[in-house]
Amino acid sequence: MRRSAPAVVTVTGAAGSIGYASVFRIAAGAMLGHDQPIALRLLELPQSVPAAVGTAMELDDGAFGLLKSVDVFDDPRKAFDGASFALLVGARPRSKGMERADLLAANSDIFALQGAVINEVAADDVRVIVVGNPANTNAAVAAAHAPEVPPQRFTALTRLDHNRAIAQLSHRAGVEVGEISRVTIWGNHSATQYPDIFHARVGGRSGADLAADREWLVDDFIPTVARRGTAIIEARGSSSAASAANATIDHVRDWVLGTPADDWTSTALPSPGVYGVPEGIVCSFPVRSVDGQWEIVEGLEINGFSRARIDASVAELEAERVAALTS
Ligand SMILES: NC(=O)C1=CN([C@@H]2O[C@H](COP(=O)(O)OP(=O)(O)OC[C@H]3O[C@@H](n4cnc5c(N)ncnc54)[C@H](O)[C@@H]3O)[C@@H](O)[C@H]2O)C=CC1
Ligand SMILES: O=C([O-])CC(=O)C(=O)O
Repeated sequence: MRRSAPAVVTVTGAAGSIGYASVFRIAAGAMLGHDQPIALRLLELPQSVPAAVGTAMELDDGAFGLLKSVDVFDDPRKAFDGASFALLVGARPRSKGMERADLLAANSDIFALQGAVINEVAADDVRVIVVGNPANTNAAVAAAHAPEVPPQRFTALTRLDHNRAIAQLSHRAGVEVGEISRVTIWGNHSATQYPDIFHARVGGRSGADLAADREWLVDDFIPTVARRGTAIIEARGSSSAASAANATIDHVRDWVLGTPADDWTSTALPSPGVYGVPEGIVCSFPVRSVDGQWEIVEGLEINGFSRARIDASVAELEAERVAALTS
């Protein structure tokens, strides 16, 4: 995909940490390529519009050749008008005393509205990536309110988990990250996610070979990847921002420009009913991008160890979806 007209990219929560860490790299061409002009739309809550205006001023000061315009909005209808890329980063954070069900309900309202507005005013080729948590369920809610947008264009970010898994494997096996391929994140972007290395290639070794050390796999690798977000919050005092922005850019870049040959990545998208995941559940799968569309890598053998973990994460997703849609 190469267009001389600017690609309209809408980023919600643009004044927040991930938004701030994303927009400068988008403007520099890291997401859509170094020959694709960009029109950026920043959507914020009214109280954070001044901060978003400050970010827009800084973008201006970057003098990015590809950046044709930056506009700040507090009205989703204006922000998503004609958008080809909708990066849904802004979400209601969990506050003190808030139960998970309250969080699901609060976000359900936000993502129902944004899904409906995208359905109405976004470009016909709109691609949606939900980053704001609970990301999978927020994407399911948005997709449910956008009947005219093909469901597979609604995705949720599990690329950060995928990248975290590659980094951990690299440390364990002592190989470069570039020598690691075919890692999969299954399920929810939550502590139940399952980073699967049974099909991976790790330098000259197979992932199954590394997985034979079950103690390391169960007590170290899987919990380190699945709880990395919490570990970052404990260390930094706030959640992953630059790595989340980096993963968001990786996700969209691969979606548009294609996954590397002989590899795949992980993306959460509405299940078409494969790998025992009920239709419509926004679940992370192994995916390749072909001609700008995600295709789930089918036919992988799922052993009993993996099956139990995928099923547990899918059960959580089903419960979240019920809670969000009935709230
Ligand atoms: N899927 C993933 O891998 C990851 C997801 N996250 C999630 O990403 C989200 C954003 O994280 P941060 O940027 O660190 O948070 P942040 O709190 O720094 O920024 C969020 C921004 O969103 C805005 N916002 C809230 N509701 C909005 C709405 N309805 N429309 C437009 N803007 C809205 C807020 O005003 C705020 O500026 C959080 O939900 C976080 O849990 C964070 C890390 C990784
Ligand atoms: O819980 C959070 O907000 C952070 C998060 O999703 C992650 O770092 O994976």
